Amino acid sequence: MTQTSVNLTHATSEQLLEATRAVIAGGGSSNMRNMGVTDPLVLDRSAGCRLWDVEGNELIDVNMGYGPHLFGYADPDVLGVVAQQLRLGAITGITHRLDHQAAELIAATVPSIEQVRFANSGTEAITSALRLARFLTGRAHVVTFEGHYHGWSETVLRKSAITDNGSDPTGAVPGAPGMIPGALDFTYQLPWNDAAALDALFAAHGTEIAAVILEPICGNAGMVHPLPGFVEKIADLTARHGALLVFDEVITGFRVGLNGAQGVLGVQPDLTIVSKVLGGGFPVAAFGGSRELMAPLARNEAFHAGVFSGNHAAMSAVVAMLTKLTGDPSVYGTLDVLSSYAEQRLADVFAEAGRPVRITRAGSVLSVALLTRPQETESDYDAAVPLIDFAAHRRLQILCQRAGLYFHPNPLEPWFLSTAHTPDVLDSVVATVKDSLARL
Ligand SMILES: CC1=C(O)/C(=C\N=C2/C=C(C(=O)O)C[C@@H](O)[C@@H]2O)C(COP(=O)(O)O)=CN1
Ligand SMILES: Cc1ncc(COP(=O)(O)O)c(C=O)c1O
Repeated sequence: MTQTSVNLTHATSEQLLEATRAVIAGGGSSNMRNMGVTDPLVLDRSAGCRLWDVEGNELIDVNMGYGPHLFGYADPDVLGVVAQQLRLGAITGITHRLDHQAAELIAATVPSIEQVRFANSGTEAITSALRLARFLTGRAHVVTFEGHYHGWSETVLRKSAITDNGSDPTGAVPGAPGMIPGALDFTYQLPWNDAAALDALFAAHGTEIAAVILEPICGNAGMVHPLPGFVEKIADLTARHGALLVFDEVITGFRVGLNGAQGVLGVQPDLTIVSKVLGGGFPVAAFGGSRELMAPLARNEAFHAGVFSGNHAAMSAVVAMLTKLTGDPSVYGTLDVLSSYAEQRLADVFAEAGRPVRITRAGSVLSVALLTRPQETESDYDAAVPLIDFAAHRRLQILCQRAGLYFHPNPLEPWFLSTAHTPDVLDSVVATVKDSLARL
C-alpha cells in the first residue's frame, strides 16, 4: 500500500503529479492526456478561459478540456443549473421530465435526428451507433478515414499513419495492444479526401459495407476540411450501396454551428453522434437518426444500455446548453470573428519569426502546427503531414506553458476557443506565442 509521505497540501505540481502517478496509472485517466504532459501541471480550479494550478500560477487555456466549453469553464447558465439538479436528484434510472426536453432540443437542432439515445461518452455512443448500423443493414464492415478518431472501442481504434510514421493510411492497424487479433477485420480505412480510393472500395466491397463513419470536418489530425464534394460523394455511394452514412460530430456538433458540420456542409447523414459541446462541460453524449432507423432500439430488438446514460444531471446540462445556444445563435458569428482574428494574428507572428506553420480553422476550432519547412501546396493536407515538426512544437508548448499559456503539445490536438477568449485575451495569447518563438 502506498503511503503519501509528502504533505500534499502545499505541494508543487511536480510533487502532486508524482503522487498521483503512484495511484493513477500514468497520472491521468487518458493516454492522450498523459502523453500530453510536458511540464507538470496540476490544477486547483478553472473559470472562463483560465486555469489556476496548485501553486497559484494562472494560465490562459486554449485547449479548454478538448472542446466542451463553448462559453468557457464553469458557465453558470449551464453548470450552475446542473449543480441545482444534483441537489434535486440525478441518478434514478427512471424517466425524468428533463429527458423529453433534452431530446426535443437535439431533434430541433441536428437536422438528421428525429430520435436519440443518450450515452456517457463519444466512445459509448459511437459503439452503439455502429452496432445499430450493422443490425439495420445485416452487414459487418465499417469504413473509416485516416486520422479520424472515433473513440477507443474495439472495432474502430486504429493507429494513425500520421503519428505512427509510415503505417499505411489505407490499412486499419489496431490502435492498442490487447485488442483481439481480428478486431479490425471488419474495418476498412481510407486516406481522407481520396475519392478514387473510396470509389474503388465501394466497387469491390459495396455489398459488405454497413456504414461509413467520418468526422465530417476532421478535428483529430489538426483541422482538415473535406475537399469540395467529397462528403457528398460519400453520401451518394452509401445511399447507392445500402450502407449508412454516420457523422461523428463529437467535436463539430454545436461547435462549428448550431446545426453542426451537417448544417455547414448541407449533407444529412443517416446517424449522428454528438458530445462535447452538447453538455457544455458536463459529460454526456447522444446518437440518433430517423425514427425508422432508431425503431429497433424502440422495440428493444437492437441493444443499448448504461446505468448513467441519460441521467438527470446530464439532461439538465443538455437542456441548459441547447436552450442557451438556440436562444442566441449569434454566438457562432461572434466566435467566428474572434477565431478569425486569432488565426490571422498567429499567422503574422509565425511569419515574423520566420517559422513555417500550418494553421487551419473550422469556426472556433483551430489547429496550429509548426512545420520543418513551408508547405508548398496550401490545400494538400497529405503534403503537410510529413512536414509537421512534432519536437519543435513540443518545445514551443513548454515555453508557452511556462509563460502562462496552455495548449496541447501534440499539434494534432486542436485549439478550442470560447466566448471567454475576448480580443484582449487573444492578444495576450499571440504575444506569448511571439515571445516563445523568439526563444525557441
Ligand atoms: C471526433 C471524436 C473525438 O474527438 C472523440 C474524443 N476526443 C478526444 C479524446 C481525448 C481523450 O480521451 O483524452 C482527448 C482528445 O485527444 C480528443 O479530443 C471521440 C471519443 O469520445 P470520448 O472520449 O468521449 O469517448 C469520438 N469522436
Ligand atoms: C456488473 C456490471 N458491469 C458493467 C456494467 C455496465 O456499466 P455501464 O452501464 O456504466 O456501462 C453494469 C451496469 O449495469 C454492471 O452492473
